Amino acid sequence: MSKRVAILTSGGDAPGMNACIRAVIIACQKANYTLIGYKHGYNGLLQQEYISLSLDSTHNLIQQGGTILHSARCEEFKTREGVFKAAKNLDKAEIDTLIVIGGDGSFRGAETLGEEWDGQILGIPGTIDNDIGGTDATIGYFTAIDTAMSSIDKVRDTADAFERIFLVEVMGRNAGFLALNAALSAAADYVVVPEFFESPDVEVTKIVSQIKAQRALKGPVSFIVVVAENVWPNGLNGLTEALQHHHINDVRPVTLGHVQRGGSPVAQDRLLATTLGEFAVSLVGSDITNIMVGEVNQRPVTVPLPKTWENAKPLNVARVDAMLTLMNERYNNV
Ligand SMILES: Nc1ncnc2c1ncn2[C@@H]1O[C@H](COP(=O)(O)OP(=O)(O)OP(=O)(O)O)[C@@H](O)[C@H]1O
Ligand SMILES: O=P(O)(O)OC[C@H]1O[C@](O)(CO)[C@@H](O)[C@@H]1O
Repeated sequence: MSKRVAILTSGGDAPGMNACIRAVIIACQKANYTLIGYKHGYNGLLQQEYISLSLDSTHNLIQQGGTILHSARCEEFKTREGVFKAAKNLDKAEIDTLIVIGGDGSFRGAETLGEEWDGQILGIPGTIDNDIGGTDATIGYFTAIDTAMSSIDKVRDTADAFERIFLVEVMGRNAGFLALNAALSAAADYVVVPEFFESPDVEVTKIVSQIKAQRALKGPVSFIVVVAENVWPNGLNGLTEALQHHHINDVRPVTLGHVQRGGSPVAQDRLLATTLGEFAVSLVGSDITNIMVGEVNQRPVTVPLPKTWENAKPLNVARVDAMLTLMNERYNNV
């Protein structure tokens, strides 16, 4: 039966969102569904700002970063009135199924919308943070690791040249996935992640002891500390000052910032985006609603929306072990 499907991208954009939109367009066309795209996240839903999406939009789309639908954070949608208005607008546009590509905030919004609107709601995880439960990875995460890794590689060149200490802040909101995996893949010397952060005093003591032990063994060599955002009080400036209190002075802070959200998606993100986009459309018209589609052990899964944020997703245990041995506890007992 013919259906009217709508799609939007919400929250921080992530490389691979376009690849997902492309898959949804093609799968809808094949199923003979009409597809519209709301622009600027939930704002488009409130302002009735939408475009029709057809095969014309798919050419060269898979490799583009950002999102052709644009994204936004929308305060009005956090209010009851906003959600009522969105539900009314979806009915006016005669939408059967709404697909939301975004992070946990976008899914909280989608869940609230599901309390007011009878249509089908399907979430697709799109965020560089990977902080969403029920799926091994989120669209954009792999590209962001790659971007952070190659940036740290470059920092290392100048760090080595001057035998300096560099602090590199990476994104991740309140989760350490990006920081841990960027640090491991770039062979950083230490990583500060929220999951293992006790206090600035405890952490700085550990960092200083690693720097001193490394220098006792190898002489004055570079040392790179990757720091997840929102962990250290007052960020990299706070950590620089804390190191100065321990007489470690030749320190340079580098914040990678929004560069981590950009760029052409790597293959893993394109594959995840394409698979999840196709899988979401395969559920259109079924009884399954208010869920996120995800991937666990390379198999598609459906996850009730609240399960995506209720429990914090743990870091991969083997990666944490590697972190301790190769980075944070590298010089303990040496
Ligand atoms: N509790 C909530 N109730 C209703 N809507 C919400 C809620 N939380 C977030 N939203 C909506 O979802 C939008 C996106 O949320 P948020 O800014 O947290 O990003 P996100 O989807 O978590 O993505 P990312 O973490 O990658 O930036 C918000 O601007 C708001 O419109
Ligand atoms: O683009 P904004 O609104 O500054 O948001 C930045 C945040 O968005 C993300 O890039 C994605 O959630 C986070 O890593 C970061 O904390």
